[in-house]
Amino acid sequence: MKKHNDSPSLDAIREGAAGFGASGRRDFLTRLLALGAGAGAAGMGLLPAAALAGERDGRPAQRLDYDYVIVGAGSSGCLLADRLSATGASVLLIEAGSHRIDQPKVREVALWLQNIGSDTDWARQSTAQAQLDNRQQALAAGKVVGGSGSINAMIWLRGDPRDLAQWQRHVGGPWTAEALLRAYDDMARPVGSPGSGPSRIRVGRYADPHPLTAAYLAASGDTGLRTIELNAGRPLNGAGVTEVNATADGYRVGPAQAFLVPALARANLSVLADALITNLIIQGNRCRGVRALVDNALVQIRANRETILCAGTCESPKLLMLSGIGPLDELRAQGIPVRQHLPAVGRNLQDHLLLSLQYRSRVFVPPQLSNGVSTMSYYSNGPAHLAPDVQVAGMQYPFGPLQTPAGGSYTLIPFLAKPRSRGRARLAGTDPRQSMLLDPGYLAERVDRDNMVFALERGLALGASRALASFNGGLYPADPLRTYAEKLAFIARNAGPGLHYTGTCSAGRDPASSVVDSRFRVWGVDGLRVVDASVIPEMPAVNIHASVLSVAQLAAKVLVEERRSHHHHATA
Ligand SMILES: Cc1cc2nc3c(=O)[nH]c(=O)nc-3n(C[C@H](O)[C@H](O)[C@H](O)COP(=O)(O)OP(=O)(O)OC[C@H]3O[C@@H](n4cnc5c(N)ncnc54)[C@H](O)[C@@H]3O)c2cc1C
Repeated sequence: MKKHNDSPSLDAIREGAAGFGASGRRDFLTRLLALGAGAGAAGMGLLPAAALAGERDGRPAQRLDYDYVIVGAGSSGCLLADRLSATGASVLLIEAGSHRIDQPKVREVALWLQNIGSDTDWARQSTAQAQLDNRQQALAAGKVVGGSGSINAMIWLRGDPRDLAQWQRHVGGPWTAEALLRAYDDMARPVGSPGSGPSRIRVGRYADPHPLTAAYLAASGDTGLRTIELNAGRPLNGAGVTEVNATADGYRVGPAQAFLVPALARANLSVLADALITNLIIQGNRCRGVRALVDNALVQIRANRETILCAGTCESPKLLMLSGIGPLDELRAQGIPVRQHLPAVGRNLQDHLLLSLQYRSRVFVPPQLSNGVSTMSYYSNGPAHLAPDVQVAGMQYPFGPLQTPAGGSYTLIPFLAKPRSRGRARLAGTDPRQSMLLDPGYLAERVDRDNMVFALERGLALGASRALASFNGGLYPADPLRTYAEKLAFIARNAGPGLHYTGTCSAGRDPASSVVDSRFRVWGVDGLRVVDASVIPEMPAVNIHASVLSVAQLAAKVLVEERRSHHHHATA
């Protein structure tokens, strides 16, 4: 049996029992200063110097205990940091990646792909996928302030209300479809609509003038779909023009820009970047805070009220397990003392799966507008009370494994919208710097293979439709795609990850099948919540960012209400 924390280099790390030593504290402050150093156009990717006002005025130095400690400054963490600091509570937001959201590949919509495999990507790998020719998949995720919301493609889709009804069934409590629809409105707003109230993500629609947009919509009509408004909060029975969380002149409006930057004006919010959380401090059945690696020193940071894990689907279950919260047998096998047996930690891992159909164009394709995504078309292969099984994106540029000429090619992306297969995230060891063994179980279920073939067929039908005839110069790869077996083989060789991991700390109704309850509390551990994509119990039928943020907004509402009633009782 292995010993807990058996990594030699980690053993060498000094643990400052009383918090930071003198030099550690200085480094901490340096980091907080660095975060505010990029003064300038707030909201456009630069962090304001106002965040540092407290330091410059000679007000008290940063504390080492906070009301709320948030682990991970990603999509969910940025939203919660804003909503919780607005109550006056002291909040520390901790991020393993850097604070550099002012760099071009993060700021500029057209450059988002440059993040993949770069310093802003955790660049994890899946296990070999049996149904994908045993290919490992590159599971990108953001490692920078703003998290995956700082490196994503900015496709903004509200989702299908039939998925919300499914979540309500799985989780109950405050997870009603109505509350989730309201949470969306509290978190996002269309460009040009009034801007009062809490900070919200601005969402715009820029694809209309591109000639492929009208062609894709007409092609969808050729395949039997009607044209719909994608973000109206209604069932996705049709095809529509995509929207983007970005400005009209091409800059990202992600969670860092929309939620965190404005909130930094509050003296009660601090951000610590370049700090890896290694595990939680658990005393009895209560979480008291976190341990973090800061410049090779292990430091402790206390949370007086709550610790909130927002580290994402591939990391939050790891931090629970490294802290003794997870499946008993798996913890024992790693020599980790068991604090709370929770068998669902790491289970229920899901992801979308996609294919690129790359076409030669007979005519010149003008440069992409915004993120280059024109339309989404939805097709159902199952019962009408469920959200669509398939989404096909109409793209304005070559996207996929083949190097095809810009201006001379375009792409359709069929996508398995409702995967039924469930995979698992397992500990690979006890070194907190090591990725988990991530098995999304792509296409493990027969129904998913059938639906992926159906997605490919819908994509091919769109591509071959009359409305696209003036563009269609033929599909690039020459593979025969006639029989089911040929289509499945093409999928096995070419499909890639959706990058929409969910489910490893699923919310639910009992500790046997879920990790958090409907109020995001980890079963059996006080003072500890998980709020990120990992709590989503069932994959929504669309790209998930808006869904993740709606769930985080719901969590913020729960936490803020609890804080208010606590205050009320304390002062009554
Ligand atoms: C390349 C890419 C493109 C995508 N494109 C789209 C799209 O176009 N549309 C869409 O709807 N969705 C898209 N998504 C998905 C969407 O962006 C994510 O699902 C969403 O941002 C996840 O939010 P989260 O809060 O769960 O986690 P994240 O935003 O990933 O945040 C987790 C944060 O925690 C930090 N962290 C992790 N571990 C630790 C630790 N131990 N210590 C300290 N910090 C830690 C991470 O660095 C990260 O900042 C895309 C995702 C990727 C990766």
